[in-house]
Amino acid sequence: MTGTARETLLEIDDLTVRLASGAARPVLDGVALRVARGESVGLVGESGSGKSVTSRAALGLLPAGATATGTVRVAGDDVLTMSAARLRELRRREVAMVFQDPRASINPVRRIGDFVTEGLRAGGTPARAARATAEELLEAVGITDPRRALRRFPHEFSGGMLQRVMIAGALAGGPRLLLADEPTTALDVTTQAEVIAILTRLQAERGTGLLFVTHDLDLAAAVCDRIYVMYAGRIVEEQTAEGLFARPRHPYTAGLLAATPRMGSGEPPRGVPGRPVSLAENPEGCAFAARCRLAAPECAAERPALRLVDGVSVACHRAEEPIHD
Ligand SMILES: Nc1ncnc2c1ncn2[C@@H]1O[C@H](COP(=O)(O)OP(=O)(O)OP(=O)(O)O)[C@@H](O)[C@H]1O
Repeated sequence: MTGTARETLLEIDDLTVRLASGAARPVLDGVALRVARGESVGLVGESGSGKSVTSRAALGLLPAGATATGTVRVAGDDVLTMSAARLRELRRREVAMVFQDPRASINPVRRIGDFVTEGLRAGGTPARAARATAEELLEAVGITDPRRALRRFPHEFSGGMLQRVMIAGALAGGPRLLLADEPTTALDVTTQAEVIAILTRLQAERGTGLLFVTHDLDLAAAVCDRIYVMYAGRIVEEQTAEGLFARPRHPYTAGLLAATPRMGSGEPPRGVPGRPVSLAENPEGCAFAARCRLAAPECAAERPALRLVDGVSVACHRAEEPIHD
């Protein structure tokens, strides 16, 4: 689904972010991305490509000292220019995030109940009603005896159970948009599947928009309707999850697919051959050209813009060529 008829919850346009350290290239360069109500959207790419910086920008969080141009609209309002008070309200009610490592993002000395109810309480919900909502949410994420769980501390839970608590906490304020940044990377495979099942079920039931950040294309395809592929701070391809697997248009996407072992094969991931461009490099042409089997002289000379090829957005001079990876 492209979601054009549905309300757009997150609308990023021409987002360019430069780090304070003065790297050779911006960490994000002209990023555009949409998430509609009820839609699950993947953002996929190698480590360092800029996925986390993009998803955190939706909460108005930029690396310290970084400067940004472009717009990041959530429910129509630009988080880059809104007041601090509006931003706080937005983070409490409209956008929530599930982080990679639940133990690193949950206060170890506070009870689970305090964590799950804090957004509700800050929004003015009375204690008793907030507790009742928290119990329902813990039950919804599969925690048995939720009343007792509310009184327990994070160290009493396994990583997988704690990530369920994080999901409950993220959903407590009834957000319209959920950002999940590698939410299962720290978990074992079985727990990963359980947490993903819970996340996608609740997202579908509630009509929440989901931006799912991962380096794992297979996982993104299992979770998402539509996928953006990011390379060196730019979106290089966007299409439906099915379309991406059936016919990747960017050689980098094809490389990621070829490098991903099929689910259940037991093979370790191989990675795309070659080295990603660092922030100290700013190639004049396509940032992927040095790793690309299809690269032609024009690829090193001129940076390809995103364009539509058979309904697919792709930034590649050679997108019409067959890719046989
Ligand atoms: N606060 C920061 N200060 C300095 N550099 C940063 C900061 N945040 C991100 N970067 C740099 O920006 C680039 C993009 O980082 P980002 O975390 O968005 O990548 P990513 O695609 O999410 O990768 P990963 O999967 O490793 O998290 C990296 O080179 C990273 O080192």
